[in-house]
Amino acid sequence: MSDKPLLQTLSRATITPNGIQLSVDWHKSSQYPLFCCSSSNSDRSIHRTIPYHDILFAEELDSSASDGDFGTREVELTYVARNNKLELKKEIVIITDYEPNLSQTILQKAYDQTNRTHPPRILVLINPHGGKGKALKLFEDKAEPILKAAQCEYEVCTTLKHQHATELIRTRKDILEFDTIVCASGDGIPHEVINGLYQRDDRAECFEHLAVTQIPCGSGNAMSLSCLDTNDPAEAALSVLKSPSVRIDLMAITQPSQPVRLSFLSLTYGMIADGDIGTEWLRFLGPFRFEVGIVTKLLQNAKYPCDLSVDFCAKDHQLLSQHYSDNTKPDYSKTKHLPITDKSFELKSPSLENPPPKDWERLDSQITDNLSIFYVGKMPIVSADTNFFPAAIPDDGCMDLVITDNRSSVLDTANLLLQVDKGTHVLQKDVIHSKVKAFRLAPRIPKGYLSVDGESFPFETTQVEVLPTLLKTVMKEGTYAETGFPSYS
Ligand SMILES: Nc1ncnc2c1ncn2[C@@H]1O[C@H](COP(=O)(O)OP(=O)(O)OP(=O)(O)O)[C@@H](O)[C@H]1O
Repeated sequence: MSDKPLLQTLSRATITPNGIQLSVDWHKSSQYPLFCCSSSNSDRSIHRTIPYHDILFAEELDSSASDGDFGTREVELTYVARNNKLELKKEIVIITDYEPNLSQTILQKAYDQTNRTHPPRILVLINPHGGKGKALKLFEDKAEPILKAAQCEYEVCTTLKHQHATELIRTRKDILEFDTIVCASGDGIPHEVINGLYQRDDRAECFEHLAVTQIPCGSGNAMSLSCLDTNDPAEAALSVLKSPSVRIDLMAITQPSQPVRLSFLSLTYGMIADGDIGTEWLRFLGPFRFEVGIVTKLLQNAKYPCDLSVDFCAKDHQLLSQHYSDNTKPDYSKTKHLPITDKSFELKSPSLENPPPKDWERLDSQITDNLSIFYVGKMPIVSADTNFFPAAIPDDGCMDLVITDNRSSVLDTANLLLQVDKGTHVLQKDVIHSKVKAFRLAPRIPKGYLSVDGESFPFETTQVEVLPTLLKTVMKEGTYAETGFPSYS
């Protein structure tokens, strides 16, 4: 995308509730076939509307009357147009209006969903290694022109090594000068950013004020797919500027050898972790690596014994359906939450030296001796075309848990995995699909993989609980991407 928007013809315009309506002399306009939004109501002019959602910037050029009318002003509009892909456009329009601060009024309407009158001040972290080395180019070509066109204040930092994003965010003194941290990366960088914020002395203030979001430039872009409903960096950049912020739950992970770490997406043990982290050596296969890993484990009928204690919130399919309908909302940005304080970080579960609480349920050994998939998540879409947690809710204080064991036939498990794009795998009768508040997982095999937000974690006893509404992020339309949770009827 060029960051020099195309300048359009001078048109007369009016402010309407939905956008700026332009009247264009049709015989002078070469744009007619492309832009006509409403039919002509005169012989000479046609109307089209630039929706406020597409306007990035508005600036008054000349407040003196351009054609002798009192209150007639020239305003330069910068906006995006959709023509297969997003394109930047600039247009000078003549507006007759008595509003004293016309461009400010237009900008207010353009950003009204965000509760700001200006684009956010952004810190961009780019992982040049992400997305097989394409992240920097994707950001510069597709996302940055949109930030520039919106006259957005932003600063770009590049990560130089694993964990660098955590270090940058933990040590940055002026972090509260920004409104939003944008990760131009896969899911690894938001994971590191959230943990960098968590390690700060002023973490309560940081989590209260700063939003963390993603422009999808990696191989796994779950945050953008789930929250911004796109895998396209240009669309995501537009959404980052235009969408409301929403508070979401995080997961706190306790392990014997580690300080507590936070996760925004998922934790997996068993076949999926093996297929992901356990196939790093197959990177040369590109995106097929994961499928090859899973099919191999499936054919081996692999099992991953463990001990598992769970604090269930809605255990069976019926209770889960009820929980889902009681807790889903059309727009989570409207929900009022308590402010984040030091208490928001307090863990409720016992330390690992103590046994799990008596009211947690120890899962039947028939399941845990034969476990094949153990996957918990907080966002619905874990990678492109994988709607693994179709019932995920941003702020229900629960994780979604999916468990299968290898007593199901290979065909049944294969059939289940073939349904993850639609999210109907959770309807299978052999699948445990529950809402849980906390759990403790102790692998009973000496070696294996534990994956958190796609990153490898130490293979040891792991206890997880939800920290409600800790993270501010950005969500298109204030909700997760439409995943269409298939209800259990
Ligand atoms: N400059 C760098 N060189 C190497 N690794 C880096 C660099 N910067 C960040 N990383 C690491 O790259 C890993 C993957 O990052 P990210 O999730 O953004 O990309 P991805 O392409 O989706 O991931 P993956 O490589 O797992 O497919 C993270 O663990 C991160 O710490």
